[in-house]
Amino acid sequence: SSNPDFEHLLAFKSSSDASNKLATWNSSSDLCTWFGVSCTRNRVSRLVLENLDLHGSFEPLTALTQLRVLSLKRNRLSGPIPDLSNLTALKLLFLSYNDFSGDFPASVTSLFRLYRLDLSYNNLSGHIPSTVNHLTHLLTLRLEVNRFAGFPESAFAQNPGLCGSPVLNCKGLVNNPTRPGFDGAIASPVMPAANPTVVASSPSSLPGNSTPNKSTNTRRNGTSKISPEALIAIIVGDALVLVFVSLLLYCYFLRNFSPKMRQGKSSSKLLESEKIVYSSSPYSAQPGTERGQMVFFEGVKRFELEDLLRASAEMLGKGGFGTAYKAVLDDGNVVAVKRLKDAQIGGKREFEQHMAVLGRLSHPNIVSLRAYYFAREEKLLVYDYMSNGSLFWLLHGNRGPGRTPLDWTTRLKIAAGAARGLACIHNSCSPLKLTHGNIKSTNILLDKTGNARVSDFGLSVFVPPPPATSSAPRSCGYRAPETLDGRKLTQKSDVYAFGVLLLELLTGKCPSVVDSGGPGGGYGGLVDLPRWVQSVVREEWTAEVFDLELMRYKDIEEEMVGLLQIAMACTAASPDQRPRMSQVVKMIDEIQGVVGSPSHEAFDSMSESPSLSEDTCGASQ
Ligand SMILES: Nc1ncnc2c1ncn2[C@@H]1O[C@H](COP(=O)(O)OP(=O)(O)OP(=O)(O)O)[C@@H](O)[C@H]1O
Repeated sequence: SSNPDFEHLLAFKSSSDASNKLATWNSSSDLCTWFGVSCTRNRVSRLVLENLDLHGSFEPLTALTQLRVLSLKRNRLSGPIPDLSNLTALKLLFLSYNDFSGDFPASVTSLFRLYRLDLSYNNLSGHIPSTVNHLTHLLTLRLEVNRFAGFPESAFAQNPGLCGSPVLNCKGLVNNPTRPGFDGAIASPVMPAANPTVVASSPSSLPGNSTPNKSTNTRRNGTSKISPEALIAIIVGDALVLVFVSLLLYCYFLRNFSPKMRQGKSSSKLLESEKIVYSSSPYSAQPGTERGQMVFFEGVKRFELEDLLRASAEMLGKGGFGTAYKAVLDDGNVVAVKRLKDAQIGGKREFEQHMAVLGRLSHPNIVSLRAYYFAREEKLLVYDYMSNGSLFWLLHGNRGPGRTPLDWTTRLKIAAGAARGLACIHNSCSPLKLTHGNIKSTNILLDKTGNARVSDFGLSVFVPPPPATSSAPRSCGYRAPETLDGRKLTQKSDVYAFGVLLLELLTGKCPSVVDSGGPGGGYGGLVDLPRWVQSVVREEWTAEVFDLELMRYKDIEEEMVGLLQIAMACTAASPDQRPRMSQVVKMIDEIQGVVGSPSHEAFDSMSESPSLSEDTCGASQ
């Protein structure tokens, strides 16, 4: 065969497959059809050979330079792990449950694309090299049940709850120090700063930042008895937290959920009576008040204020700046009208100048401002009406039976469109450095072709920055840490908000209310989405991060992890570390390139192992 991988696969078969489990591996058929082999552009990109009684070394496989996934778990492979430095495309490597011996394979640490590495249940020994830290994409590292050693005492320093080898033995503990797990506790060299927290599967149940070690250790050691007073205090405390959380959630949903419910289109189960349809206009135009002027931007069919006043208006929802209506004009034209109410607008000239900037923006991924009306008593903004609702509705509306899940391809398409829209806002008026200021899922709307469009841009200038202590639900979960003290919104704070939006798309969870600001501040029992995701990922529970709705789709783990990495970069604590939106667009495009390609590598969805879900995840995208 002309395939350069051919001879290496056959060499591996002849050296390691004594029981002929790889019977389909023969020269009469295309190697891309062989058992366990998948190809991309006619090169082996994925090799999953699990539980096949393979033995010896897998040295010949290290020449498969296009491999992205290699799983050889549950075989009898032995000897030192061969040099893997040629496998530079490798992203997932599973070698667990074999008989490998010798040192930690140092060559692995040059595989910079790697995000899962499982060497558990082998006979490896020696030190774990600190170069593991070079694997910046690594999300999972499993080394348990080997014979690794060599953590210095300093690696465990200042953790009063840790005792046993290599730190001092525990005083006064009744536990049997010989029980498994008591000594030789393994600290992760990958995340030296990580607290060994117990990670919950839901953001609301994540333990607070300040005391995770103490609580878990107390529980594990089982030695401390809780006094009745402490018990009462805990119960009362829990009840108070519960009441507080319920209140917050109640306020949040009262304000944010109900308007969106009204917005869901055909899928909406709303009663007609719930729609607020005005026979007369909601906008004030009392005779005698000052007459303003409708100002139109290019390419819009003009109409008069009277036309707007005559139009039937349906309330879409109340936002931070006022109320939005859908207005159907007499000629059938449909527009969205935003009535600025609580906005702090300076003079007319200033307003007009700002509107002129916003009105110039035109892009397939933004909701264009078509016109505005300015009078002393009334300020209206007229936008294109987006008939397919908002991302908020698609993600969170109508959860439960009968809901149509938002599939992965659509989520990725929305992410890409929204990124493009935001990049356009950031880049099109370069000297002005325009910011959106209010990126969130209710402001990502879907047009009639299903394209994502960013709405509501540039209005944050009319709203004073919320005070540091504010927990106003307006955009709370999306607010970058540096803006919590009331500092100015910037393009980098938009990038942060966009990162939260990506996490919302990936997790299906609503960004929660952050209850206290400031670096190192407590979170009062509620944890924000970036923080929750970071802690779950750090603790190797990556699969738990993703929206359960996405479990049904096959072959998407790589894209999801890719988007997760972008989201985490966008939500970096320091604004300087966040990418620019133009870079984000490119990164998402790269992921989409994988999705769109017909040779898209087939590897399975959410499981840690690439083979686990092959049969169970039958649904396609
Ligand atoms: N052009 C539009 N077409 C269709 N629906 C829209 C349009 N603009 C806004 N909406 C919807 O109207 C509702 C209210 O929007 P509005 O922008 O006033 O508030 P918000 O997005 O909830 O909060 P904020 O004012 O902080 O942006 C939202 O559900 C939004 O998705």
